[in-house]
Amino acid sequence: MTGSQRVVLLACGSFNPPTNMHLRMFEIARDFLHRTTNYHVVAGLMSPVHDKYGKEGLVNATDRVQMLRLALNSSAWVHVSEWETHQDDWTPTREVLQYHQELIDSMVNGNVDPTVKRQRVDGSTAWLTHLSGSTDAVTIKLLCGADLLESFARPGLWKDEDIEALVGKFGLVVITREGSNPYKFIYESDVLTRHQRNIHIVTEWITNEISSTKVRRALRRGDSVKYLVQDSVIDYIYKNALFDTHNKG
Ligand SMILES: Nc1ncnc2c1ncn2[C@@H]1O[C@H](COP(=O)(O)OP(=O)(O)OP(=O)(O)O)[C@@H](O)[C@H]1O
Ligand SMILES: NC(=O)c1ccc[n+]([C@@H]2O[C@H](COP(=O)(O)O)[C@@H](O)[C@H]2O)c1
Repeated sequence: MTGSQRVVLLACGSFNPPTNMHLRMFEIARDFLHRTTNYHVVAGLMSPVHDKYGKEGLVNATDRVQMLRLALNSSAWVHVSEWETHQDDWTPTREVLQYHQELIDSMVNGNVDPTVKRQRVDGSTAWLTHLSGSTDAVTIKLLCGADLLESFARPGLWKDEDIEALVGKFGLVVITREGSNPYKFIYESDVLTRHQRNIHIVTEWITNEISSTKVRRALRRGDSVKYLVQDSVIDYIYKNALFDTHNKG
């Protein structure tokens, strides 16, 4: 596409389990960016967090990756990136974006020599094929819900320099969420206001409060989660007795 800037959207999260809202975020973000900017979204990536993130009730990364793979069977353009889960420890989000940008730079943007190219490709980077067919540069942006943006204000959770890099160097695409006010949040932050041009707020008009927490709660109680989570993911959860479903189903 002439005159457009190619973009990959990357969402970080627990995906414990992946819900339909996690998948929908990509669809509404892409529609919004195509309608209001000259960005051309070429691929989406979901990067599940490392086991050592240690959030309560986090099932192991192998299961979370497997659930994401099943959930993403219905998407032609969003993929799982397992890189984060294969590291020795939890990786700050800025470094996750940095790694993927460098991978794209070496594979697509032609910035690195071919030996590095060969070493870095494996089966889990099949999403790079979406980036071929054009020499236009590709940049990564962080896709997140407004609660993640607002967590920037939680003391000790994010380094100032990481926030600066996320909004200054990469850019954010933020989906509104019930109970959040991203416009006000940006207004109250000097750094976010300075980089406001790089923060795209996508209003989810079809409001819903699907969250993994509520899905886990329903599963624990033996309540149905059909239509909140992909059927193949529900089957996987019951088959592997995840989220205390061992005596249900
Ligand atoms: N209903 C939603 N609306 C907008 N964004 C969402 C929604 N659910 C999840 N997200 C976003 O998806 C990303 C991954 O989030 P995460 O895996 O922590 O999901 P979650 O459902 O909020 O999880 P949990 O309930 O376990 O905290 C985050 O950026 C989060 O803001
Ligand atoms: N400092 C950081 O880079 C930082 C802090 C908190 C959460 N995160 C990321 O945000 C995502 C969502 O975390 P929560 O599920 O805790 O909301 C995870 O991928 C996590 O790695 C990053």
